[in-house]
Amino acid sequence: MTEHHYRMDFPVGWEELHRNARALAWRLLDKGQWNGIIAITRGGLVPAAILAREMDIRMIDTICVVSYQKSDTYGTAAAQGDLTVLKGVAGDGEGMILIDDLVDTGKTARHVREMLPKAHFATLYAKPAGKPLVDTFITEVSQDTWIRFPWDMEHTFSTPLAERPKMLG
Ligand SMILES: O=P(O)(O)OC[C@H]1O[C@H](OP(=O)(O)OP(=O)(O)O)[C@H](O)[C@@H]1O
Ligand SMILES: O=c1[nH]c(=O)c2nc[nH]c2[nH]1
Ligand SMILES: [Mg+2]
Repeated sequence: MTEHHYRMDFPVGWEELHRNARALAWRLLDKGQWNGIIAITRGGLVPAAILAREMDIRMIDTICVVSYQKSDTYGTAAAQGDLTVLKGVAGDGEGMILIDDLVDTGKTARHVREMLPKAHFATLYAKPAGKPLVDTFITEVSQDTWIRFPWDMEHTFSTPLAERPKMLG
């Protein structure tokens, strides 16, 4: 188990996510022809759907993995367990876009890159530790930032910034 310490919150809304995913689609279209998309579950599924629509790709597969345990009250991962692959993909990934929502420590990226060494690994967000493992990403955030994706959030009371360090520990 690896312990993580996150000091900052980076909430991302649906519109911002959509804009970033479309920016990624532009970048990938510029890089050539693709045979399909492989989404890393679960975070890669939404970006995969947006890429597929923008890039006119119908061939979509998944690598199904379990890694983080979200164990504290605020949904921030306190620990990352061993990575378990529930379902892989045949082949070496040639001509395929391997997509995830973000790369953090790089543990997931390292694992899936070993499984599909020829795939083009793309994410919307990257933290410095994982950045070298990504072929194309859109936005970098600092290592001590926790990104909050729209599918993990709902409209609720917003705690003033000055009080948040107590919450994040
Ligand atoms: O670079 P790493 O430190 O490995 O972290 C990145 C991974 O963590 C998150 O997935 P998570 O395990 O939370 O599962 P989920 O996609 O099912 O929400 C994210 O979607 C990446 O897949
Ligand atoms: O929702 C998430 N936000 C993050 O910053 C992160 N890092 C690893 N796994 C993550 N999941
Ligand atoms: Mg994930």
